[in-house]
Amino acid sequence: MTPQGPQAPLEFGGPLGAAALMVLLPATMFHLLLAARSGPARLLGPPPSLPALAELWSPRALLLLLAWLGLQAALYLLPARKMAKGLELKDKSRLLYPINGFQALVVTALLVSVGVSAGLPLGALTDMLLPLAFAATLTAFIFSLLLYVKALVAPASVLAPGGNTGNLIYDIFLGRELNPRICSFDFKYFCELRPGLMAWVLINLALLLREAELRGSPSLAMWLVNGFQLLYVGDALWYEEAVLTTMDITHDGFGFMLAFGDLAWVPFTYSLQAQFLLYHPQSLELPMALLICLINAVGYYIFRRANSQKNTFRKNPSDPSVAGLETIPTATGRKLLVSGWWGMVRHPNYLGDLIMSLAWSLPCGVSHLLPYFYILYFTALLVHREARDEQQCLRKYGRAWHEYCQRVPYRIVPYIY
Ligand SMILES: NC(=O)C1=CN([C@@H]2O[C@H](COP(=O)(O)OP(=O)(O)OC[C@H]3O[C@@H](n4cnc5c(N)ncnc54)[C@H](OP(=O)(O)O)[C@@H]3O)[C@@H](O)[C@H]2O)C=CC1
Ligand SMILES: CC(C)=CCC[C@@H](C)[C@H]1CC=C2C3=C(CC[C@@]21C)[C@@]1(C)CC[C@H](O)C(C)(C)[C@@H]1CC3
Repeated sequence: MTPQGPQAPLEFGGPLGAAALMVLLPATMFHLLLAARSGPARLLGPPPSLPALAELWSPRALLLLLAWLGLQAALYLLPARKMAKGLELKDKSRLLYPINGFQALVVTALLVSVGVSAGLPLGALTDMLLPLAFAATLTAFIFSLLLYVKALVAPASVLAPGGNTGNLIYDIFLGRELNPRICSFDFKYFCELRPGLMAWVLINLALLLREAELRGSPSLAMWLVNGFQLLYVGDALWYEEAVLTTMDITHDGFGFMLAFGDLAWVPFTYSLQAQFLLYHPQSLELPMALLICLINAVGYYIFRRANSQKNTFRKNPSDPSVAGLETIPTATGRKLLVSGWWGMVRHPNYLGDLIMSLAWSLPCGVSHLLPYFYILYFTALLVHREARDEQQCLRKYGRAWHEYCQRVPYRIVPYIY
């Protein structure tokens, strides 16, 4: 038992798994950054060559990162068009969250455009990726330690269901507090959607500009990768409120996993395809480019429609767009959709996301496995995430969940998985 009730089962392989991930995740990120710029660009196999500490540590990179975090924090604090309520907490209260992420993206884009037209050498950012990734990793480690210490003096009612086992490493990894805040500034919500996601598209843009400097103009493949991923980030910020019902916000504590994931992993590994293209240019014919656009559009359509259908249903089950759908009642008073997108598979939104991830790698050709790292990682992440969500839904809905699983037997891919 923990002060706030029964302890959730250990996840991620317990303390040993958490310790291994705290080493392996940063190591994988650095391996990918180095492999992308190396000649053979091998996903597997020994690292191309280990960087010297001087290549990793740069006070300038740390300052740049802190300035970026400061800018995004300032934009978060600007007046928001709406304050959204999160889901009900254990003490029956609901936290308020500013909905101004898209506004922050637009202001950031304007600032970057003004900077670039005034001669800011954004392309030079591509030479700083290693020290920036190092600074972000260091920041994530220090941040998760501070969050752990902050939680030591927090009341039991604000602690997350996992992450409070008494094992130092496991608790730092998973995070002890569910929604760590200072006044109304919510660290987890801020990190999940802003500095990392926007840094990802900024790095992509820097790679595109550098390619234009080197080769006269950006390649079609680079345009596609930039366009697809900008659409994905823009969508996340446009539908910002939907993140409030994801398991990261409602269930997981804020510890190393999310701090590192949001601040380092997302910007530096999700931009891998654009990094690869800068060092390994690919020619792409128009018909193939159109086919890839079609794949991305199909994936995006499924992802967006499925997410919107569930969000609309959760917010207002009598909304005309979802009122006609078939449902299963549960003991909690909530219902589960059993027709429409959620009657096709149990995670149609994951299916759409996976299809998009294929479209993000195809512009890199088929000569290397490296740009396909994202699909491999993402498949593993979503399969694991689906299993975690399944356990949580079983605890929440019991027999109703069993009935849903019987009526909708496939998890992510119809007739396959
Ligand atoms: N790019 C990336 O790195 C990542 C992207 N994602 C994306 O984030 C999005 C959100 O994913 P995630 O938070 O994992 O999960 P989901 O958005 O799929 O949410 C799962 C929750 O939805 C509710 N639910 C499940 N089935 C039904 C049903 N039949 N009817 C009504 N409600 C149902 C349950 O919560 P309740 O009943 O309590 O409402 C369940 O816990 C996805 O599109 C995913 O692809 C996720 C992780 C990483
Ligand atoms: C390997 C590692 C460090 C794992 C940590 C996982 C995180 C990288 C991801 C967990 C859930 C995420 C989500 C998004 C980004 C990746 C992380 C943080 C997300 C913000 C991407 C954009 C989507 O539209 C989304 C808002 C639905 C999504 C939410 C979950």
